[in-house]
Amino acid sequence: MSEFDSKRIEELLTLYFIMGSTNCDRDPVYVLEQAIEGGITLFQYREKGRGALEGKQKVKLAEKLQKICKDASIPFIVNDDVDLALTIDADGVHVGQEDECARAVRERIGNKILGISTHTLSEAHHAIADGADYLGLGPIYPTQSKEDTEKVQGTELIQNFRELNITTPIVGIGGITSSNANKVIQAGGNGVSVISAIAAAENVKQATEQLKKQVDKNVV
Ligand SMILES: Cc1ncsc1CCOP(=O)(O)O
Ligand SMILES: C=C1C=NC(C)=NC1=N
Ligand SMILES: [Mg+2]
Repeated sequence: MSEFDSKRIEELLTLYFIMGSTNCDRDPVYVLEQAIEGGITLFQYREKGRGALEGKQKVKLAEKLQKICKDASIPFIVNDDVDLALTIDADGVHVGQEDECARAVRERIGNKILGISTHTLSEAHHAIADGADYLGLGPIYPTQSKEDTEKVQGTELIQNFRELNITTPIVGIGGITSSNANKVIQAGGNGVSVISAIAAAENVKQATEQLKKQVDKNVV
């Protein structure tokens, strides 16, 4: 488990912003600063897809974004790239089913935060056994931000997990906006993670504030 207890992880998942250089047509530094002002509670650097940065450029941007998060006391999570997370001493990693095996990742990262994407009950049980601090469930709604998504699942899977007494912190992801965010919380999610609803917003700070309002009003 991580240095954070599950109560704290639940709080951190409230409004979980995910971004890489390919997700915004503006300077990612500016977008992250505005998102933090708007009230995000957790950040994930996800450098993926066509045109994604690699090597030194990827490390440089990661360190820039990490510093902004550090100055704002927002934990900094790295997607997929465990080596990068360890190199820059990130606060945690998020891995999917096709990434490095979660049990091995937990070994490597010690008590950093470990998030795992899961799509079925058996994946969830394995993730929990492997030491996941939270589960990423999705895509909840249709999304353009990830090519190879699994089937769109709605909020049913979150509901099912809760009905089966899975108490691990859960964050929903995929096509989430301020108009559907509260359904994710009502279904039993501890928070929502978003890319385009924030990164592609006209007014990043305002969009973030609106999302936060939708999530906070339902936190039970
Ligand atoms: C990374 C990821 N995993 C499932 S959907 C998705 C993309 C979410 O992006 P958006 O919030 O723009 O739909
Ligand atoms: C695929 C993902 C699912 N969930 C989260 C929180 N992050 C991801 N990168
Ligand atoms: Mg992955």
